[in-house]
Amino acid sequence: TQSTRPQRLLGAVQKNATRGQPHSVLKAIDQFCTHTEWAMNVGDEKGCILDSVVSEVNPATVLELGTYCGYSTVRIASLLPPHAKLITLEFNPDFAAIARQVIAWAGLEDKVQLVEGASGDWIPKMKEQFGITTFDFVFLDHWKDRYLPDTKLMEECGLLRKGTVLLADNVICPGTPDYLEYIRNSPRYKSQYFKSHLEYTKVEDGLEKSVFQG
Ligand SMILES: O=C(CSCCNC(=O)c1cc(-c2ccc(F)cc2)cc(O)c1O)c1ccc(O)c(O)c1
Ligand SMILES: [Mg+2]
Repeated sequence: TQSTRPQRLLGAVQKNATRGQPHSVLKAIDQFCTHTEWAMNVGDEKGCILDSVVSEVNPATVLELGTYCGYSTVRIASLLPPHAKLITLEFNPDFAAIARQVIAWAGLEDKVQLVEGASGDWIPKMKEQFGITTFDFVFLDHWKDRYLPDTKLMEECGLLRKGTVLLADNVICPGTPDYLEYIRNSPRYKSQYFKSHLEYTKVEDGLEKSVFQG
């Protein structure tokens, strides 16, 4: 039977990366996606911007919306301080199954809680299920038409505090026009656009960093 792209990506990690070395996992995925098969990881160019924002925030609590194969999960978790918690939500069970193995290969399973299901269902349950009060950092990388409703939901559920940083992938390609319109015009956020390119291509894309003002 045919393998899937996530399965082939995992194979490249297991073949070319060293267990317990997150950097080698990221390198193996980026090489696979550059030379063999494109996949929708944030990639190395936008990944460097992600790294700088995560390092600046130095978050104790992180929410990632959209795990896919775990590339950005590994990227973020490898920068977190010892007792920090990263919760990552993935809707697609096949993606989640691959991501668990990629995260384990990187040796980061103790820092990461991968939750399967829809963000709209899980966001209201974060406090009771995971003992979260507020998130210090949120990475939005799931369905592009869920960025805005889920941001409003996080506000309503009191999951954001003064200074929480939201970083949104793909605000140009595939694009999240309603989210950009809202976040750039809301007095409750201070936003900044980081111009970049769609992973592994020359197409324009970028990340939108927004700080919640409380
Ligand atoms: O993660 C999911 C499944 S959707 C994958 C989202 N990502 C994309 O669609 C995505 C797509 C592209 C891209 C594709 C084709 C192109 F021609 C150009 C760009 C690039 C990206 O960087 C992306 O992130 C999820 C859904 C619901 C939930 O509630 C949840 O928690 C999670
Ligand atoms: Mg993306």
